[in-house]
Amino acid sequence: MSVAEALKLPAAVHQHLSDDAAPGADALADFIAEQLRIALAARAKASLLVSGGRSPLAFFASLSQRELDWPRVTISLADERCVPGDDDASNARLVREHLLRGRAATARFVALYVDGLAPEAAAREAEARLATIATPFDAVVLGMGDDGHTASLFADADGSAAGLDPQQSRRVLATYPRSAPHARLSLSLRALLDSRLLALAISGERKRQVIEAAVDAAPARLPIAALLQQTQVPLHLFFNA
Ligand SMILES: O=C1O[C@H](COP(=O)(O)O)[C@@H](O)[C@H](O)[C@H]1O
Repeated sequence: MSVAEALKLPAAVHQHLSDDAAPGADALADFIAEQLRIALAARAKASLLVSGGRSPLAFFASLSQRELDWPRVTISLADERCVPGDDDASNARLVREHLLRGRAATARFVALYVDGLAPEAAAREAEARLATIATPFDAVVLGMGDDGHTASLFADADGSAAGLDPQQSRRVLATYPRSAPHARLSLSLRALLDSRLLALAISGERKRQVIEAAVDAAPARLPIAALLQQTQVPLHLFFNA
């Protein structure tokens, strides 16, 4: 099998390349499972934050079958839509249906959004919920939209500038994208970087172009740039051509 060509990214970004979605998802699941095992060997508990969207589904399915001491693992979200937990757009629903099953069914899950709360109140509640998870988080797995957003930090969203501010003291903010549905809850950049490692899982030519363009772009224009340009946390890119 040929292997996808490396992306033009800073040398500090660890690239894991695949020509196919299935092996790419398994490679990411192998990697995250190993990080969680290392964390559990060192500490009583381990934590994993994940995102929504369509991209993580195969990864969730693969990770859910891994042998791990799942009751000692806490899973939460890097972002959420302000919708009821049974809504099709809910990231909590996505995680419950695709990750918290099989062997991973016994993991602890901390949802961010409480049904019925307005976004600002929901962000404060999510922050309190997140405070029940020790930091640094052991692993944070993010995606990226075609517009360069990550978590729910969108270039065109009110709330994103505050979320991208490296000095931001709030760990969860409400964001209001104009180009995508639903008010959102998003971890701030500073909260995302309060982690032992970041994994970014993307696929396809369009996303390759966007992430390469972000290398020297302003995060206000392409929020993913904030992850590429930071040097605080190891960043692992999982890319399927
Ligand atoms: O809206 C979102 O989309 C991105 C990417 O989604 P995908 O469907 O292209 O995989 C995701 O990373 C983000 O967390 C989510 O809120």
